[in-house]
Amino acid sequence: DLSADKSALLTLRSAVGGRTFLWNTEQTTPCNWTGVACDATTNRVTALRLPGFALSGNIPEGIFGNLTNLRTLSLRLNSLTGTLPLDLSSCSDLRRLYLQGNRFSGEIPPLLFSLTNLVRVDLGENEFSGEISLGFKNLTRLKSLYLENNKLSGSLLDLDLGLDQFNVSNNSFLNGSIPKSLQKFDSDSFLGTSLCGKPLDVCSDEGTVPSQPISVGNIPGKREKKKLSGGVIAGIVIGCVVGFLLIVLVLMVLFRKKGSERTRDVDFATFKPRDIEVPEEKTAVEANEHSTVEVNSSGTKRLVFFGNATKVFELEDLLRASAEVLGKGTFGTAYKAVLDAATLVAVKRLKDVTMGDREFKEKIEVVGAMDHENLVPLRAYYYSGDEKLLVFDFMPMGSLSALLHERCYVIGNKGAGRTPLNWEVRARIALGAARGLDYLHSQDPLSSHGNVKSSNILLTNSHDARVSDFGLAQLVGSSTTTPNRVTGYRAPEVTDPSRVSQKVDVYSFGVVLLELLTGKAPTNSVMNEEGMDLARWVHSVEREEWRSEVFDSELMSLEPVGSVEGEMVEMLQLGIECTEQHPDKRPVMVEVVRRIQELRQLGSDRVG
Ligand SMILES: Nc1ncnc2c1ncn2[C@@H]1O[C@H](COP(=O)(O)OP(=O)(O)OP(=O)(O)O)[C@@H](O)[C@H]1O
Repeated sequence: DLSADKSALLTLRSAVGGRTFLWNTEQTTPCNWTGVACDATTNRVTALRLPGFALSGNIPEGIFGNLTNLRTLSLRLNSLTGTLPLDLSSCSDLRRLYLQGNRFSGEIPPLLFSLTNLVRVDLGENEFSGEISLGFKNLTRLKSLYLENNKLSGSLLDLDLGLDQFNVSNNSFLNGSIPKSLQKFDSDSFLGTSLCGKPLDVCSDEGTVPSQPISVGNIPGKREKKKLSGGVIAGIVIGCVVGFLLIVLVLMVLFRKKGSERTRDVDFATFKPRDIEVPEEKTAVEANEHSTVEVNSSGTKRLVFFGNATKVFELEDLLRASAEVLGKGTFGTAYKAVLDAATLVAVKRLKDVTMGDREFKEKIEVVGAMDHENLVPLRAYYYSGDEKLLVFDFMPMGSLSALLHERCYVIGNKGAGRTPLNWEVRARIALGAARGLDYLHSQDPLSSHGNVKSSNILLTNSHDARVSDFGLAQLVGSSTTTPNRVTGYRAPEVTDPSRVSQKVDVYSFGVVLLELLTGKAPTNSVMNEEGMDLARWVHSVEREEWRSEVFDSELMSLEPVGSVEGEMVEMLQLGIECTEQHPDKRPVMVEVVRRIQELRQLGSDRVG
């Protein structure tokens, strides 16, 4: 039971506890401890993840014999030594075992072969020796097997498992030919060994074993394990210390800059470029429906309002308004500007716009013409040689990303803490954002957003979702680096970030759905035991484990058990389909909207 789990964890801590291994043992349940996850129904520990916690020494017997409901065990990147405890064989539910980056030694323990539910096994970067046993054949569900950077020897037997991932590189005493079932993997999986045959070079004499192991040093880019002299080690240590100090210094300077930028209220006028022409005379403005209104008197460049503008003001008013930096994005910096008590706007100061006046105007008018309740309306723009500003409605509740991931998110009063998001709110946000995107996609088969992510889904006071930043990717130069798109939202087929499509949007939206359901940011590193992003991680978890492994524990704790789980399962299924590797397998946005509506309907029917 849970108390046995707790005492097992405490035994583990006292045996291998490292510096940062801090658990608050006063809490009666271990389920909230760092790295520990429990199943809400069985109330047992199902996951233990302590990557890089400076754990050291041998794991004694008598721990895993109690943690019998464990499904995920990650002790990677520690300094654990010795062999694996035999009672690990009691964890017959174990799916994922991540022990890479330790100093475990001895043969790969046969106890592993009794854990027939294992799907991922990573024993890389240890000191395991001996042969790779045929016992792996028992693990019929195994999809990943990582054994690189060990001291394994002998030949590779034809395990003939349906593996998706496999790596035995840098085991210099592995030899013989690569069996057929493993030939589908890249040569990277076998480098630094004495293996031969596809995908490496053909065996010189099929069936015979090359007499000399290939030196790891001959393989470019591969880690070499070679003895170094004292002088070289001293040089490396001094170099590392100096390098580390330099990095700390640079980070301190950067953080100072960033911190002051974010917290200080800035006078909007401070970013006024020298050459913005502010006209002497203000011109009365009227907003026409469906057409842009040039606020233009004497040919001087002015703020240009769109037909949807509810309130019109001058550039001068904007520049005089008190302003605050909201954040820096891909396309420039966003500011909140307070024109008067009733007029709050978000101003985006674009960088890297290289296109001329006319082209910019044409493209921005398309953005300004978009009109849907789930889009953040663009109200006006300013274009001059050096300055490009976009004026949007200010969204008081900030972004979905902040709401989900910023623990001390402030709503109204500072320090109020983050408001937990229940399923009703999350599902409504999903539907609203999907409708906004569907509207964009319905304009033209080629129209797409290009930068869908949770920081671009903003919220009104009543938690209605509005998609922002649409059409901006087309305004800035393709040379612009788009760091946000490489952090888990980018579809696998996208090699050039400026090439966007509706299917790419669907993928990114799918990641947002997974984010809403898991509460995890796509870049969350704790779950990335294999460097998997959020989408790949969710795809790797079997359906029967969604409840204990995937769904946000905050969500589960807010909802009466079972009441909305059906909806959550359907939504997760949709998120998985949207994030299919192959674009053709993903649904189109109109279908996504329909599916969310349906699952909400089904949910309310069930409750009602
Ligand atoms: N209209 C708005 N109302 C309120 N907050 C906004 C508005 N537009 C942007 N923000 C906030 O300002 C910050 C910066 O936004 P910006 O769109 O410039 O960058 P981003 O969303 O982080 O990245 P990207 O430029 O790739 O979209 C974000 O936290 C965003 O939530």
